[in-house]
Amino acid sequence: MSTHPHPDTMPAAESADADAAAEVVDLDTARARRAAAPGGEVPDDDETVDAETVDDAPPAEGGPVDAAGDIPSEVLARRRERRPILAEWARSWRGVRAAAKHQGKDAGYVLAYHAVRSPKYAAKTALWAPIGLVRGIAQALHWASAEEGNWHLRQTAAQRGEADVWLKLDARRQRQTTWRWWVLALATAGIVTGLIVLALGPPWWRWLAALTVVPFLATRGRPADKPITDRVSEGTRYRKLTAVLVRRALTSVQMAAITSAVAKDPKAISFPVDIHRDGPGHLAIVDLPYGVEAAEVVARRGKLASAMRLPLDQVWPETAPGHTGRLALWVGYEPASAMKQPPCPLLNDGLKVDLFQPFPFATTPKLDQIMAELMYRNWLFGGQPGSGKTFALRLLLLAAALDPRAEIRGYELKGVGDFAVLEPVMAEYGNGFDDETLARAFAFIQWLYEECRRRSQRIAHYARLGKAPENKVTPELASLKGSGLRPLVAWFDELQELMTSKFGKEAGEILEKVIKLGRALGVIIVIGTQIPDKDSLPTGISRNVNSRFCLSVADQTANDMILGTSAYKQGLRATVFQPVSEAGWGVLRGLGKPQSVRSFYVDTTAAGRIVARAVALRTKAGNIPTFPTDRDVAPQHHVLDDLARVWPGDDKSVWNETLCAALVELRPDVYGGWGSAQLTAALKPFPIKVGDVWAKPADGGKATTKRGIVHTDLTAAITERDRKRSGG
Ligand SMILES: Nc1ncnc2c1ncn2[C@@H]1O[C@H](COP(=O)(O)OP(=O)(O)OP(=O)(O)O)[C@@H](O)[C@H]1O
Repeated sequence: MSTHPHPDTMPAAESADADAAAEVVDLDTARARRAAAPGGEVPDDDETVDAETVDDAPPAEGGPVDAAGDIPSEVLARRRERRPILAEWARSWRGVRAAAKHQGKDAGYVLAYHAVRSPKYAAKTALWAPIGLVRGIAQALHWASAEEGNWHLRQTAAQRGEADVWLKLDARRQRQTTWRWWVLALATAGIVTGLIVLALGPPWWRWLAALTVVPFLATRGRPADKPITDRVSEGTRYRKLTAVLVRRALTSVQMAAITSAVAKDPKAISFPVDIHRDGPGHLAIVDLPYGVEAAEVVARRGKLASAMRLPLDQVWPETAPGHTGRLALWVGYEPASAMKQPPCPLLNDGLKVDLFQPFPFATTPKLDQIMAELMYRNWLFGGQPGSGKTFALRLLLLAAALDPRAEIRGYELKGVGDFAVLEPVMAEYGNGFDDETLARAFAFIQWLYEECRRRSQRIAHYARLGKAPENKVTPELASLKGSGLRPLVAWFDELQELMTSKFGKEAGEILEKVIKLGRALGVIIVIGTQIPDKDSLPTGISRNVNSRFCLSVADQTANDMILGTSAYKQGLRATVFQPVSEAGWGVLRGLGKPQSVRSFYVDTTAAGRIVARAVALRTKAGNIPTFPTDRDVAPQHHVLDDLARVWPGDDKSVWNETLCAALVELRPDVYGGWGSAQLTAALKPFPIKVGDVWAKPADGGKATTKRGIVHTDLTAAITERDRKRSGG
């Protein structure tokens, strides 16, 4: 509420004083003064502006929020984008090679194009060369007469009756024509001499002269609008990326925001960097109109390709760093399907793999090599049938096989045998979707959890010795014999089969724990799945995976299950790939910048060659798993045999807790910490009923009913297992 008395109610003297004191306040000046005060506060000594002064001026137009002077110079220096000294294509061997290859290919194309048409060119040359000769002679004579231009001027002078001008012009013509005739005579003499030399010389001289002179004469003789050679039309083979083309394409992708912005301002689409060559193609960095996200354009890859009249796999839009409206549009010289992917470097005999280092895995559309890593990682491969996920997953295992330290175990739950080729280097391998294989896969997951527990104890031990400074497996520990910390690659292809089976819920929970624990312990989980919904791939698992390769998927949900929440919104869209025809293409996330890559193609025969090399390396290192006798057997085999071993005398039934205590005594590193629940879970894959049984404690106390098993179930389970093992 105002504290000023109203002028009408003021006493007259007071009012006069007030009038005298009152002055017109120049608000601009006052405002300037206020702004000058720190924090924009009203200075105390300001008499004209008080707490109640109301600034009714329209707000000033927004000045820069950060005056340039306020930004630290080092930040400004970082922001300043310097143009590269060398063009993008000349900055790497890959770029130079790609450019040379492209030019060479083009030259070859042009050569072949003309070679096919050479008979037509010969006929045209034969027709136009004599005309060219006559025309050439006529032109030479005309030049020698020096009438060009002069004749018209003389005619004009004659018409005007300017005799002296006419005479001057004619004298000039005579002077010119005299020396020109001499030149012509000398040239004719030269030609005649040349002809004599050619006549006397070897025949190839004449051929050479004919090949040079005749086409020249033909070009002089042909009509101006009829070239001898046909135009090399490049058609849709490759369109050089130009700003006009990009603008046209972007306004044709049916995005109202772009079309209306461009209609208002044709410069709404801008190019912060010039369009330039990049590898075997051109790259345009595009700033889209305000408010348009690059991800929305990426999703319209098909429409973009249509607007450019190019095959889909020649057009590669991606979001670019900087801001969400920046698009990186790369257009290849040719479709990716026509570009030959280099052979997988793993096939190279000289290539050694150290799992602690990156190894070649894929190529980008520009054919740059992308490296993958396995240590301290978990992988998730997802894609619809025919997208190429099995091949991609197998590639990782082939790389792991080439490091003799790596122990590979896994289950292929499709039952096709895509991974059978790796059997000689695997310590454990299951193939199928029958109950027994699923039970084994489940038991394997339980074992993995136990293995993590064991490994964490070992790591703690080595950390105490100062050998595990970061409390994780080091290359030295992985190589140390008897450390029990070799990289363990545990893989599951078509995991959805297990997750939707009766073991699913528990398997999912344990696997999630393994994924969380295993990373530092050298346990690497690699999962392939076809149906990435929350039942087939528990979110706890997908959330904890740090490397993802999403091949062709049908929809946004599947895309985000594999690549992580919001991936689709951020423009990482594997929905743009076609299964089968674009097999192997996918979005790779977790290894540097997320991007579209194609995994190296290694068919089963080639995989066999890699495995043979891996076997040789492993034999030399002395750790080829001799399946199944010499392998570090999974616990389902232990547990039955170990139970038989610790079974007390001829008791018909025994409590779980008694058995667990005996098991811990037998193998503390395996069974340490086991309780009744763990034993029940471990027995789940076998036909052993865990229920309330009548027994007495090991110390001979009073008999009662507790959870346990009966002896006949155990012996039956062992007999059944042995029968299956021997293939009976
Ligand atoms: N990187 C690649 N480059 C080229 N072709 C590939 C590539 N990867 C896979 N393919 C081809 O795609 C076919 C299907 O691959 P793959 O079996 O891995 O698919 P998938 O996604 O596992 O399908 P499904 O779920 O039906 O098994 C392969 O037979 C192979 O010919």
